[in-house]
Amino acid sequence: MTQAAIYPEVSHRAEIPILSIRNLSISYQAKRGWVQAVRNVNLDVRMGEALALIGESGSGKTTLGLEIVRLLPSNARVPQGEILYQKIKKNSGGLGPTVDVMNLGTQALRQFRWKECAMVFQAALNAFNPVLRVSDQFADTARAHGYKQGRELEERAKELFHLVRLEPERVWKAYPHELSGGMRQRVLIALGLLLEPQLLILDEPTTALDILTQRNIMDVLKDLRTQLNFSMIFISHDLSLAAELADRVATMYAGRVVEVSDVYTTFKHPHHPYTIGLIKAVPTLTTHKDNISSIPGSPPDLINMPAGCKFHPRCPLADDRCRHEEPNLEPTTNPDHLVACWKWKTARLDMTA
Ligand SMILES: Nc1ncnc2c1ncn2[C@@H]1O[C@H](COP(=O)(O)OP(=O)(O)OP(=O)(O)O)[C@@H](O)[C@H]1O
Repeated sequence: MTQAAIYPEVSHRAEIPILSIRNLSISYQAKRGWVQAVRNVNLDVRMGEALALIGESGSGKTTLGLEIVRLLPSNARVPQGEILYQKIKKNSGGLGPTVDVMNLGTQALRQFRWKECAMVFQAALNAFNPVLRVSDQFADTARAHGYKQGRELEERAKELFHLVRLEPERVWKAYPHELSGGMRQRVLIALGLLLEPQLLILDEPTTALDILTQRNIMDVLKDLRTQLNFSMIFISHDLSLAAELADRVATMYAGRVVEVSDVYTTFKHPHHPYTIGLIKAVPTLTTHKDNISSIPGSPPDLINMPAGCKFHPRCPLADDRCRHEEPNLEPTTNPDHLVACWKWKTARLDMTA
């Protein structure tokens, strides 16, 4: 069955979270101390939506994605949090049980990865074994998860190649080095979708690709979403790509989610000075160079963070309260627009004045 048929019994599915991250914190042990990569994150991914995670390098986006599929390196520690995943019955489309991904044992985790949730990383060449043909890589993944083999597998893979705009016959028999970077990235996206996951996490899927190839991948992703109807977490520091693909956007800064809203609000009416700064830093074909401004300073040292709001040393609106008390993520006048800033009511006005 294709994913277009998933969830038929669930009405208002757009409002049901498929993934609820609660109070999640993650640190890495480093020589100098503990790097607080993710701090007390609360975030939902709703059924069928594309959620973009944006923020500068080092803000914790990849770490969050890795923990969702429980692939953190061994020096990581997760002192607190829950990742609640809503299962959907693939045959009926009805709601199944909710599981905490953090409590899954080895066997259940193996079922969860790929079948429920798959992650596609950047640097597609490293993801392949150079001596295996694409067909063998698909067979390995299928075998490891008890998925169909032989002719059936080949048919499913070729169907996916067609969807990601690859020539099925050529790619099925190819070695990774015979494919361009953009083709390899599309093969990985197809592989990610092989076991019909409900949630696909894409970590900077177009980084390191030229602009035309990037365009191509974005078009493929948009097509796939309309055809297969899975949920997506799209990790990117490229705001224009996030704007194009996402239904909702979460801005991360120093390990925390500092703003979440629908994509229109994020780009037209952002309330966090950091989100505003990110947006003002994006050049467009029509912006005059005098209107582009970068955010002064750099992100904090995650081993030794400042007190209060972690953005305060770079924030033009910071006052004494910001320097001492860290704000929580709270609803604005729109309950779907959450911001962690003491100044959110005036931020937009002050920043654009
Ligand atoms: N294995 C690791 N050991 C120690 N520190 C790490 C490790 N992986 C990531 N970090 C640190 O954790 C913080 C968050 O990194 P992460 O890669 O999650 O951020 P990001 O927002 O995805 O950045 P990027 O866009 O550069 O990938 C950074 O300070 C990073 O240096």
